[in-house]
Amino acid sequence: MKVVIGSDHGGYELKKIIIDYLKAREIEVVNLGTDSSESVDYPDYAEKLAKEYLNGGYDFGIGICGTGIGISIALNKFNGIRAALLSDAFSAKATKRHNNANFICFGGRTIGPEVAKDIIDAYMGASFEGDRHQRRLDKIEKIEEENRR
Ligand SMILES: O=C(CO)[C@H](O)[C@H](O)COP(=O)(O)O
Repeated sequence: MKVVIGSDHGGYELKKIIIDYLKAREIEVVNLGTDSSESVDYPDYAEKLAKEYLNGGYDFGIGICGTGIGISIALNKFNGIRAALLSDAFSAKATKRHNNANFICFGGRTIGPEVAKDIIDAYMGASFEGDRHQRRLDKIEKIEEENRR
């Protein structure tokens, strides 16, 4: 399994913990920064993450900022990215089963590391259910295609 991860300064501390957690589970992790608590702009990291993920070879991505809101908004601007901002395990399972989310996002200032680990486990343990959910994802793709600028 291979995961791409990135954050702004607000997500940096949580990101370090998540990277260690994933590596301990023998998951390959590619970290696109930021690598300090110095102030940076989350859209820059969302852009790096989305482009790297869309190049292929990753199972999913993780984006983190202070609240997780900005980085998820920015990730969702990219066609083909379905980023879910998560704060509970139920939603983590549901977003894999129903939305086939390919990015999960966290707020480094809003959730603790143990909750984030539970969320990652729940997401990774779930599978996309297809069927009516695929029909809905196809409609999202149609919206993307019809609104390309
Ligand atoms: O959560 C975020 C975006 O949704 C950012 O991490 C947050 O806005 C950064 O704030 P500051 O520059 O004051 O540290």
